[in-house]
Amino acid sequence: MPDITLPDVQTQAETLVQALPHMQRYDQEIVVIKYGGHAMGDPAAAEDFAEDVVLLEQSGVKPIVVHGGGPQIGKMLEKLGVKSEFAAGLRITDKATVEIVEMVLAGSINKQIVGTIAAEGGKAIGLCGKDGGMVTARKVSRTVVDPDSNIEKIVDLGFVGEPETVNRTVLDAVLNAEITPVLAPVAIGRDGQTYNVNADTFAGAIAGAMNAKRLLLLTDVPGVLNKDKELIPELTVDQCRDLIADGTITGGMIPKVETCIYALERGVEAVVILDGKVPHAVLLELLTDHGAGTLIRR
Ligand SMILES: Nc1ncnc2c1ncn2[C@@H]1O[C@H](COP(=O)(O)OP(=O)(O)O)[C@@H](O)[C@H]1O
Ligand SMILES: CC(=O)N[C@@H](CCC(=O)OP(=O)(O)O)C(=O)O
Repeated sequence: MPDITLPDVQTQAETLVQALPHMQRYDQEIVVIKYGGHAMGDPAAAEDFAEDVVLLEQSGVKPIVVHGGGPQIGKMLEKLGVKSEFAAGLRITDKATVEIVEMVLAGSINKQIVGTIAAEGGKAIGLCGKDGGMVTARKVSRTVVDPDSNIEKIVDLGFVGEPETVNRTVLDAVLNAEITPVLAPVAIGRDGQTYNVNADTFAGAIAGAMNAKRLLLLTDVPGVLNKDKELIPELTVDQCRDLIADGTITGGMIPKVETCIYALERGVEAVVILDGKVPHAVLLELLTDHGAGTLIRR
């Protein structure tokens, strides 16, 4: 006899029933999940994430995974003795670096995620922005304030790009075949050059172009925190702008929140920034009443 008591079984049944309205809300809807390098953690966390993706697939939701891998790129660059610096949250990317970025993102991490989803019984396909002309990028530069002189200067970031065009053809075909796209944030420029794109920015462009119902940004903090380091459960776009202006939102959270604003302005209904280290963070957010993180709406 299995060691299950009746109350246990009833609790499980109630949990499943609670998920029903959420499943109906997201039925056949596209949800873009940005899986950040810091959120990837250990193999057990990766399995939890893959289980969530497979459960969404089975529930009729259409997930699109966009992954990062900043810490993993950093480790590989160090191993190979290539120095790396950031400006305005973006990695300054020279010729040698862009080759390593592509190898780590589109080669190693992308296929690992696809493999873990397959191991959990799901169907995923690993692609990057270059495949089927999905995402083209244009070169970006950033203005930063020099801490010594306090003077603004333009930094040439090398082969760092931002999405210029997103073509839905390949993604629509893959989703229609009930396969989950897993996307590495590498794209091609009109000049034929490979560009390194920040994974948050890439995910925002995909969510906007695909009219996603939700964009989830999984990171390593519970969400947007106030000055007392407490979680802010809900924000509007205007409130986000105020928090950037008054210095509450800084560092890597700035491109993240800017991505949220970009996606909302392109029709995404709501964006959530949440802690990807929490086991089954995606399922808890989408299919239970326990929404976690910071929900941002227009
Ligand atoms: N107001 C804020 N709320 C939460 N995190 C913030 C805030 N301001 C700055 N941060 C920083 O932003 C980081 C998340 O951005 P980042 O490190 O780029 O994440 P990821 O690697 O997941 O993309 C947090 O770990 C935190 O240090
Ligand atoms: C231009 C730029 O900075 N690209 C990022 C791409 C990976 C990324 O964004 O990964 P996370 O989401 O884990 O931070 C980088 O080279 O680290």
